[in-house]
Amino acid sequence: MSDTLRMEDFDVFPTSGFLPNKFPLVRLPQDYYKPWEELVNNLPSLILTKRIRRLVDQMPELETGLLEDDAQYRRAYQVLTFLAHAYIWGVSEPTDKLPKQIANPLLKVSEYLRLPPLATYSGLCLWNFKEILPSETCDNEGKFDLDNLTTINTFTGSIDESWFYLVSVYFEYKGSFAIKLGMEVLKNIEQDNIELLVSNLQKLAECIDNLGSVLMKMEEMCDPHVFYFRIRPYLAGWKGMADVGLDKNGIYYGDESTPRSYAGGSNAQSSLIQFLDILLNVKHFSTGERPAPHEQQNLNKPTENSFMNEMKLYMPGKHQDFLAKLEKISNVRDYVLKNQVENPDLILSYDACLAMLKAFRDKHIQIVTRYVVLQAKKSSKLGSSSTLRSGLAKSKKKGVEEKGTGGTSLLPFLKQCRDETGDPAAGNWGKRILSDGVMRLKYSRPNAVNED
Ligand code: HEM
Ligand SMILES: N[C@@H](CC(=O)c1ccccc1NC=O)C(=O)O
Repeated sequence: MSDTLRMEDFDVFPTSGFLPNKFPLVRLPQDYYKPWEELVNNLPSLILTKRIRRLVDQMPELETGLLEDDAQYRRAYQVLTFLAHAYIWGVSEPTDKLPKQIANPLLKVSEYLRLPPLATYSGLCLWNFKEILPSETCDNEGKFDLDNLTTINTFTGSIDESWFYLVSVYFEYKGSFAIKLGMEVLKNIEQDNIELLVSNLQKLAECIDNLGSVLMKMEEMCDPHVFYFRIRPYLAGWKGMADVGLDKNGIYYGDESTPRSYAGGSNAQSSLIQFLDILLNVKHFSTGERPAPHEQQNLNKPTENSFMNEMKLYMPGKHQDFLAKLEKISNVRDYVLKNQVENPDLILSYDACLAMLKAFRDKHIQIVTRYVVLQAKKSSKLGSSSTLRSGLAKSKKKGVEEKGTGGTSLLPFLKQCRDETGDPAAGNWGKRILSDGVMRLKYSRPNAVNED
């Protein structure tokens, strides 16, 4: 029942969603942590002048015992993960050993936060924003004015990199409205209030549509060339990175004798989009293994896409718990199916939510094409000279398949995710929902939502 799912118990907030409800800590207050703060706050210059590895090697190994609360643990995680990625990727030859000054405290703070010990969406986006000028009012509008936000840390010091993270911050903020509506939807079902349910599903569809517009803001201030050649190399993890010279089993943390491998940062680690998938009963399967829509709903979890499920482990612990609980109680699709005959508006409003989510994924594919696929083509023509100039690790093999930072086979994966979004449509048998969200009547054809 929805009343047992209280968002605040899981660090999910009505006014900020999966973002913290207070501004993240910009610096650890203890003088003891000055060696970390000094390096991370000068990261772009230290990378450009190729001093980062030497300075990290000279850094003392600090204890985590002085960290007092969650906000400080998050800041410590952020500092250490920025330093870790700068250390591994910030010099032309990547190294497969993370020194113990970073590895040991990083393993402790990640365990506390239930995150993997490398840069994830949490440290790069969710906890990486601050106000430019202090807002006079403390209300939400003032707080999340995108034009008054900047990032706490970046690898490159570029506006493009800040913007890249801030678009996701704004996306999460706007998503808080979708979460609130989603919780209302569950309550309406519990109270059998179909009229209110229809109205909330309609509002939810509008809200999801809005998320697509946020996504397209990326182009305003993040240049695709800068993203691909200067920023993206730092976001990579250490899983499947053998073609840039890392051990295929990952990297060694401090004195550990077996390497660890983890996927790089990705927006697939955003709890918001997985919240919407679970609420609307969208299921994802391994790439190339998508069952027919009518076969999907009764399948058990293990058959679902291992990448989207794996990415849940890259979300802060309490957010993982929130999604797991939602998974157990979400009954929107079943309720819509049960009440569809007497309430045709119910199907329309539920299907509209799916259509908008599908449209969001379509826009995302356009962005990925511009920011990764086309840039990668350019880079093979240029012989990767751009990556060389910036002193970053570059691929040692020609013609290797372009992968997402999360390690997916990018376009096939994203296209399947998009197509699967239409699969649970209750009106799948009778209507066609186009990817731009327009609905048009169609004669009874199964799977119609997925035909493009
Ligand atoms: C230049 C900008 C972006 C690029 C190049 C990009 C690229 C990618 C890639 C390659 C993936 C596949 C997973 C992986 O292997 O990493 C992915 C997943 C994803 N991205 Fe992005 N992304 C960008 C911006 C965004 C933004 C701003 C959002 C949200 C507003 C977003 C939302 C998602 C979601 C939700 C997924 C998981 C797959 C899905 O649910 O469809 N991305 N992205
Ligand atoms: N998966 C993307 C990277 C990505 O989406 C991302 C990585 C780290 C932090 C945030 C991300 N998405 C942000 O908008 C890529 O392959 O380039």
